[in-house]
Order: sequence, then C-alpha cells, then structure tokens
Amino acid sequence: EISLKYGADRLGKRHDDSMRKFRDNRLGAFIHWGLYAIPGGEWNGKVYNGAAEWLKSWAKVPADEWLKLMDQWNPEKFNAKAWAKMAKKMGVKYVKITTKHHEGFCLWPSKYSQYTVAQTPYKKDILGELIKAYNDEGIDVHFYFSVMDWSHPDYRYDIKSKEDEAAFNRFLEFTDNQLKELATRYPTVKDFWFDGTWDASIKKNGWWTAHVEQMLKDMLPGVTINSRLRADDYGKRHFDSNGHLMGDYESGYERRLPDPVKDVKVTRWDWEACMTVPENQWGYHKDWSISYVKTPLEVLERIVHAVSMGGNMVVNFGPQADGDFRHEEKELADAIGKWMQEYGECIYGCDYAGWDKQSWGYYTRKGKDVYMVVFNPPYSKLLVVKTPKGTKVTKAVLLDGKDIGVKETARNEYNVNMPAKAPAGPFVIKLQIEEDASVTDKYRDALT
Ligand SMILES: COc1ccc([C@@H]2N[C@@H](C)[C@@H](O)[C@H]2O)cc1
Repeated sequence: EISLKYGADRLGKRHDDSMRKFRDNRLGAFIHWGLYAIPGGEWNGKVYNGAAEWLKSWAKVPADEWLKLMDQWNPEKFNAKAWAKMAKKMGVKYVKITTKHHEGFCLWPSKYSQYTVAQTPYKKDILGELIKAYNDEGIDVHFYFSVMDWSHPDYRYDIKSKEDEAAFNRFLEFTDNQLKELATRYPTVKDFWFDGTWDASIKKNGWWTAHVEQMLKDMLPGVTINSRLRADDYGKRHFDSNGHLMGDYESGYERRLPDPVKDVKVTRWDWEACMTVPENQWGYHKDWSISYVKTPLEVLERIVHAVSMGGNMVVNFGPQADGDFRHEEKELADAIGKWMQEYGECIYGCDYAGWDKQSWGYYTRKGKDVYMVVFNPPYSKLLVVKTPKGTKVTKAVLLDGKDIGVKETARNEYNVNMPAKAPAGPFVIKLQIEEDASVTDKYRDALT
C-alpha cells in the first residue's frame, strides 16, 4: 500500500450506534427543492428535457438572472408538518434535504450568503421548519450539500493560476463557514451527503475534503459522511489510491444499482443508493411525460434490491414551487407506505442474507430470520431456495404465521410452496433456518 495523508480514515464498516441507526433505517426520501422548482424545466417558453434542477445550465442562464427567481420564492402551500406526515406514512426512516443545490440558493438563512430564504418574500427558515417537523415524527434528517456553487464568484472548476488558487481558497473558507453554520444551527442532523465534488479544483484539494469530514465529526459526534465528498492525496475519489472506501458509506449508486450476482462485493461495505421516479428528474419538472415514470412496484423492487445487497435506498421527491407535491408523488408515497405497513419487517434493520439470488425475487436477513421477497411467482408454484453449506431450512411461513410448507429436494436445495391463494402483489415469506457447519447429509454427488 502507498502512504496517504488524506486517504481512508478507517478500514471496514463502522459499528457504532449512529452508523447502526443509519444502516437500520434502510429506506429514505430525498427532497430536491430550490429555485429550479419555479421554472420547472421551462425557460423563455422552451421546455428542456434535461434534469430540471440543472435548467440554469441547459438554458445558459447567467447567475444574476437565475437568482432573480428569489423574488418569486413564496411557497404559500408549504406545510412542514404535512410533509413530515407524508414521509411517516410512506414508511421512510430518514429524509435527505437539499440545503443548497448547485444554484447556490440556501433553504436556511445563512449569514454567509445573500442568496437565502431570508432574502425572499417567504423570509422564514424552511430548513429549520422541516427538521423540527421530521424529527417530531421520529424521522432522521440528513443534509444534501452541493460544494459546487454556481452563485459564488470564487468557485473554480480547475486551479490554473495563482488567482484561481486565491479565489478557490476563499471559496473553501466560505464553504467551511456554511457547513459549520449548518452543524451549529441544526445539531440533530445525522448525515451530510455531499454532491458537486467531481471538479479538478476539488480533486486537487483532497486535504480539504478530509478536513471537512473531520470538522463535522468533531462538531457532531456520530454524524455520517458520504464517500462522494472525499478525494485523497492523488485526487482519487470515493475509494482511495489503496482501494479503501473513504467516508462512511459508498454513495456512487445514483440512478443505478449493483448487480445481485456480479457485484456481490458491495456487501463488504455500507452503501446508499438514490433514485429518481422519472428517468432523470430530481427537481420539479412541469412535464413528466418527457420520460419514463417508474410505477410504485418498480420503485418498491429497487428498494428491496438495495436492502438485499446490504444497502440503503433513497427515493426522490421534487416538491412544487408552491410547497405542495404533484399527485404522482403523493400516490407513490401512499403505495409504498401501504406495502411497508404490511411487509416492512423485511426492510428495516435487514441486511444481505448471503444466499444465491433466485429468479422469484430477493432475500433479506435480520439475525436468524431470512426473508424471501417474492416479485416473480413461478408457474410451477414452487419457489426454489438454495442454502449455503451447513444451512438447513426448517420452516416457511407467511408473516401472519401461516405455514406454507417447505420440502428438501437435494443437498442444500428446497422447494418452498407458493401460498394457496397467490397474493395480489409482491409478498414476503419468512424462513426458519438451522446453521451447523458440521452437518452431514445423505446425498451423493454424481461421478461425471
Ligand atoms: C453531471 O451529472 C450530474 C448528475 C446529477 C447531479 C446531481 N446529483 C443528484 C443527487 C441531483 O442533485 C443532481 O442534480 C449532478 C451532476
């Protein structure tokens, strides 16, 4: 291994209470809310199909013109308690909120910027209202923070001169001040999820990314930090030059998931995926017909897929400028919440089971309990289960306790019966197992 000053601070997963809570939460919601919600993907009469929170970039709007949108920021339907109730009903255990996206508009009254809610007709501290409302519902709050800031004159994409260096150092100090301000004003925050950290300017300042992680952990013991913040001595990001994960969990699975067979290695570390409901819209876009919109069942399958591989899933919501949610997102929250109400025990506090994936769906595991989450019931009505050496399945029940029967068919192979009355949607079977490596069996391998 090469010696690094700004590489991974720790090898292996964190096992303290705060990280355990982060991991056991498993299901989160993203809230992308900013000035971009006002134009909703349209500028000067032209609708752009790119991500709505990037409209400033697609329409090449100068910063000062874009920030004039602040004069229209007055979400008269905004009700933090209603947002928190919606999240509670969906069954999310945490919410990640965009404190400041690339545009530079702050949802809190930062004293280090003139582009905040305080300078809008709304005036009030939206971030403060949201944290109180979510925490009152027992929901943890995580902060999304974009380092790249299109409103700040000292931001640099690369460092090519002494002036760049001086400007960017001022910018890093500005960013430190905002982060300290967030940690001081909102000490119940549990996580910082950094974005906008891919530019050469950051990669050339890996030291600063290590300093930010340490600074926040000194201020908020237990706080979790995503790998996307981090660059090492050589500008390597997420994983350092020795291949070790930096930060507390991998945060590269954005709108994609690891393959359940080819990417089993991800089960060795903590990771969190995030996803959009349309193909690629985080902020509010007025026209969702421009791309495919995932059904609630497709969202549910991604949630289960992530947990089955030892990861978290954060489902994105892009609130309207008026502070209400579009009906598609309300219906999604409702549908997911109904399923979690009935089957959530296979999600919360669960992890990778370590068994080979089967075509009918996904396994998750909590202690001695192995769950089968069935998305694709077979015509045979027989659910094939293959267990690791020394593991036997002794019982298969529905969550209401009803025994549905399991039969050993070969060494470490079983057929679990589908319930007589096939459920109307994805359902869960709980397996009772015995793990004993010393067990011998009656089976004989064929000589070939
Ligand atoms: C250039 O590619 C991207 C894609 C998405 C992003 C941001 N990350 C997501 C979590 C959203 O915030 C999106 O705007 C930034 C750059």
